[in-house]
Amino acid sequence: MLNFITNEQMRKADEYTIKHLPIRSIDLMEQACNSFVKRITEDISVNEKITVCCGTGNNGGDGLAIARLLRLKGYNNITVIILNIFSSSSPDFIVNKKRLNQLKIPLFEIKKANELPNNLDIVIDAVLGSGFQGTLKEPLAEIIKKINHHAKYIFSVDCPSGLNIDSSKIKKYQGIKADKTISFQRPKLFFMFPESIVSSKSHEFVFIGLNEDFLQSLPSDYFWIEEKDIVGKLKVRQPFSHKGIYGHLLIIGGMSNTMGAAVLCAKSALFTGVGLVTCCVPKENFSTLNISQPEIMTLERENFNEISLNKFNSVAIGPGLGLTQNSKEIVHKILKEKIPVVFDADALNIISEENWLGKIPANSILTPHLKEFDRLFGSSEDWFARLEKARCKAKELQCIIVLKNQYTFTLLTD
Ligand SMILES: NC(=O)C1=CN([C@@H]2O[C@H](COP(=O)(O)OP(=O)(O)OC[C@H]3O[C@@H](n4cnc5c(N)ncnc54)[C@H](OP(=O)(O)O)[C@@H]3O)[C@@H](O)[C@H]2O)[C@@H](O)CC1
Ligand SMILES: [K+]
Repeated sequence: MLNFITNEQMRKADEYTIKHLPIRSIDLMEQACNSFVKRITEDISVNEKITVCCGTGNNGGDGLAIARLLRLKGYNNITVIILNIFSSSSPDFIVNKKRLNQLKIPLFEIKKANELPNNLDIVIDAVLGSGFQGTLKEPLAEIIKKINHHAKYIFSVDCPSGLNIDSSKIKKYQGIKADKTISFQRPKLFFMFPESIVSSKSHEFVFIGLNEDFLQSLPSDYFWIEEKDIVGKLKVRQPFSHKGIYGHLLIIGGMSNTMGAAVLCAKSALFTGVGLVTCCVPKENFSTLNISQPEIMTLERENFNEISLNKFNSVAIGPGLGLTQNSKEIVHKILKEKIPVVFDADALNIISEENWLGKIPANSILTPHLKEFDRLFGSSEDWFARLEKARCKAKELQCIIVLKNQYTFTLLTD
């Protein structure tokens, strides 16, 4: 698990690594740029026309080093454009400018948008990185607008220029609209939110050699879960074992017109390792389950009151359940049992409609999508606010909240 960190924390990690590895700042920049170049050379061939647009801070220094490293790898069609509009240049930018001058790469310095060429193909955006603060003013706003207009594909270095990555309040975004952002050492939390799509269509991150022990010691409320974090937690089937020792799940869901939701839920449970799955559905839908997944056992929803929940290891309620009076009575009965349950879909909608949030037993799992979440907890100004709300509500209700989206947020109770 990697902790998401802020720009400020990243700066500390940068300082710590320089001091304790030890490594010179210019060498760390070189390492970062090598990682960036290694990644983008998988996507672009040596003949492509590449324009590297640079500011004069460290992000701009990265751009100059990237241009040089690409050139050394045989990329011959590179042009560097330096935006000569900032009040100062960082020391590492100055060093990299000298290093670049030793290679025969066309380099232009511009001050206005009309000096920018129109025929931009692939652009490497190294104008502004994590040091950007405030808002974009002229002539920078106009230059960036022109880059967005003329580029065929934009790779942003570390973050799209002009994006305040730690503040998702981008009502009128004016910065670079990247096709892909490759950030350093960590994914950026902001890219987990749908709002980020205006600034970057896709994102990746590369390791640049910052001290991981220090980084992981930095406080964070959110963590990026990787495949390797999950794999070890899955229960492996042991030789001579049988379905009876891998848990029995009861799913309450499905109606004639929404049986697919119950089927998909049951299939997912079996796929992820549950030994026995019983679905409680209207009797007329038994054959749907039997045909689509014969392992699934069935119980009649009409006889729900006679079912003893004790014989199941876990209970999930909601997929395709519907909002009928009968569905409401079943949700109410489940809530009264005071056992932790997985609440999904219509079970959540019923809980919102009936104002039963306070009745949810501790340690339950709530799995809302965006709209179900907002129905439960009210609307939010943006995704960052929604995520913070989810984090607080998980603590308050002592329930795990799984907020589903392109990236799913799992909020724990502590
Ligand atoms: N993480 C790491 O360990 C490593 C990080 N590295 C890299 O360093 C980057 C951070 O570099 P950084 O701190 O020099 O800042 P950076 O993004 O270049 O911006 C500074 C420039 O922004 C300008 N500027 C600011 N606000 C503005 C505004 N509103 N409107 C206009 N201009 C504005 C400001 O202008 P000035 O105020 O001087 O006029 C200055 O010129 C980081 O993103 C990554 O790429 C790697 O090199 C190595 C390892
Ligand atoms: K950038």
